[in-house]
Amino acid sequence: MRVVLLQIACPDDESPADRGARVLADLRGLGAGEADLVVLPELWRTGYFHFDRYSEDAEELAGPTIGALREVAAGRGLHIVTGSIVERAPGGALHNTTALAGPDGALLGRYRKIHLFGHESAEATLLTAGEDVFVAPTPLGAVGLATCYDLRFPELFRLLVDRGAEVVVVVSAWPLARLEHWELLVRARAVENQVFVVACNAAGRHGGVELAGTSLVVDPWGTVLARAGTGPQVLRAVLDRARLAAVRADFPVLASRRLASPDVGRPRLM
Ligand SMILES: O=C(O)CCC(=O)C(=O)O
Repeated sequence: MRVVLLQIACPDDESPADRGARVLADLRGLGAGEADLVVLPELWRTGYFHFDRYSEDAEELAGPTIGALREVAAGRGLHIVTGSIVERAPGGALHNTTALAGPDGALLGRYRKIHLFGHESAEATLLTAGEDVFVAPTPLGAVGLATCYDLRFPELFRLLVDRGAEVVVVVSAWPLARLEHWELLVRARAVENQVFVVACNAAGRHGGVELAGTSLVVDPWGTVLARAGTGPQVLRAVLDRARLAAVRADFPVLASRRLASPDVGRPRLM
C-alpha cells in the first residue's frame, strides 16, 4: 500500500475556502498510481486552533468539503482519509469528524473524535465527543481511525485492534511544545498493538500555536518508515501487509494477553 500524507499548514492569513481550493489542487496533481491511500490532518480547513471559526465553518458530512474529497477519490481511484472537519450533525451538535472515502467515491464511514482536548483548547467545550470506534475493511487491509489527543488513550487502540485494524490512521494538529510525546506515543501505539500507524500532523503556526509537523509512518515493529520535518510537506511510505503478519507470527505478543481473556478473573487489587 502506497500512502501519501499531506502535512498541511493552516496560516492565519489564508481563508478556509482558499485552503480548501489549494489542497484540492494538490490532490488532483498527484501522479497517476502514486498513492493507494492519501491522508490529511485534523481540522486542516478551519485550522484546529481557530476555535472562533468552528461554528461558522461547520458542515454536514454530506457538505462540500467531504463531497469534493470523495470526487477526488473517485477521479483518482484511491482511498482518502479526509482529515477532520467540524461536522454539524443532524441534531445540531458539532463533532470533530474524519471520513474514509473509497476509490469509487463511496463514503466508507466516519469517525467522530472520542477524546476531545481541553488543555489550552476550547475543543472540549465547543464540540460533542463521539462514541463509536471505527474500523473499515478495505482491499488495502482493515483501516482504523483515531484523532490527535486519542493517541494518549491506549485502550482505544486496543479496541481498534480487537476489531481487526491492521493500519491505524491518526489525523492530528499536535503542537510543537509536546513533540517528544507525539513521537513516543505514535511508536508505542504501533509496537504494543503490532499495527501500522500512519500519523498525519498539521504544520506551521496558526491561532498563536506552533504545530509539530513530524508526520510519521511506523510499522508493526515500531520501525519508523517515514518521518516528515516540521514544515509543510508531502510524506510518502509503502506499507507491506506481509510485514504485519510476520511480526505477529514471529513475536506473538497479542496472544499473551491475560486480562482480555474470558478465562482470567478480575485482577486482584493488592
Ligand atoms: O495531547 C496533546 O498534547 C495534543 C492534543 C491536541 O492538540 C488535539 O487533540 O488536537
